[in-house]
Amino acid sequence: MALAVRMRVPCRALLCAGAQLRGAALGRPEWAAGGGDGARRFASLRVLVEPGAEGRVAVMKLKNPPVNSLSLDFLTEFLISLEKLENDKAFRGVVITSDCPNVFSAGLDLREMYGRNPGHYAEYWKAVQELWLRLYLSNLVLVAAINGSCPAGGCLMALTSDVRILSDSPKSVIGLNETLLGIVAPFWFKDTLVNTIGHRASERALQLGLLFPPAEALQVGLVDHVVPEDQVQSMALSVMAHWLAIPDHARQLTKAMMRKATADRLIKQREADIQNFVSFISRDSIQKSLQIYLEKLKQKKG
Ligand SMILES: CC/C=C\CCC/C=C/C(=O)SCCNC(=O)CCNC(=O)[C@H](O)C(C)(C)COP(=O)(O)OP(=O)(O)OC[C@H]1O[C@@H](n2cnc3c(N)ncnc32)[C@H](O)[C@@H]1OP(=O)(O)O
Repeated sequence: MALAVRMRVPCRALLCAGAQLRGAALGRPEWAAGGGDGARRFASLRVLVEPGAEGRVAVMKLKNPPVNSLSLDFLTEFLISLEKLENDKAFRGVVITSDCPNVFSAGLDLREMYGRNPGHYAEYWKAVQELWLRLYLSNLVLVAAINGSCPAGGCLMALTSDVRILSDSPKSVIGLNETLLGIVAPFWFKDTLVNTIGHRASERALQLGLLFPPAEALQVGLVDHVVPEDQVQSMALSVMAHWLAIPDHARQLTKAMMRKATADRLIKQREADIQNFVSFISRDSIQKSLQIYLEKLKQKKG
């Protein structure tokens, strides 16, 4: 049975990502309702959704080991879970966190951007755009409980949240480090960063590909709170309670007012942005840079 049918909701995310044909590749995720919380606890292969507090908050745990890289399959499952939560009027807020030790997310999956064909790059990039748009414009209160390393696409995900809590650990570095890979953060990654930490700090952070340790991330405004590792989720839930004290309609309209212009910049040129990505990532020089970076990651282990 097709996943979208199983969910009984029109799943624009799947259709937009062109992923409706890829159901088999998802490993037949089961949206298993279970436990005393009824239908509000569900899981796919790579995303766990658990009740957070008072039935109004869900905790989404990224579970794509070893490093929660944002593969196409992961993005597809994440978008389905998010849509399911958006469609359930009981939920007002979502805490996004990682189920993988020491890593929130290693960012975009380099294997989706290396050694593939232009059609694959286009499909992948469309899904990445969809992730950003869905999160950035979400009506839900989103709190990122960043319990580990958070580079590049991982940082982008965190930046779409309304609040960021970072664990106080040497492994918990965060930033848009694309230049270190020899690639360039697209304009909408940049816009999201500028909206968070301002122009000058973004200029420096982006050019140098800075990965900020917790104290510096807090100082520059990239995260809102730094707490001991074992308090990240409880802090996220307590911050969530504060945000949920505001009437939804007023908060949602205000959020849209603050974010719409930034999102519209991408919406108006999605196709051109995809073509730009495909031609950039297909260049021999860029493929070489990615190959070298992947080899470095492998050598680090050996
Ligand atoms: C026009 C616009 C053009 C382009 C825009 C593109 C924008 C790109 C955005 C991105 O997000 S690019 C990805 C950037 N990510 C990184 O730089 C992080 C790389 N990873 C790490 O630094 C580390 O893995 C870590 C996250 C700090 C975790 O370290 P740890 O020691 O715990 O794990 P290890 O390094 O041994 O990795 C385990 C395993 O996972 C593979 N891996 C790591 N990151 C990625 C990734 N992003 N994509 C795919 N695979 C990844 C790594 O190679 C190891 O694989 P192995 O077990 O097979 O060796």
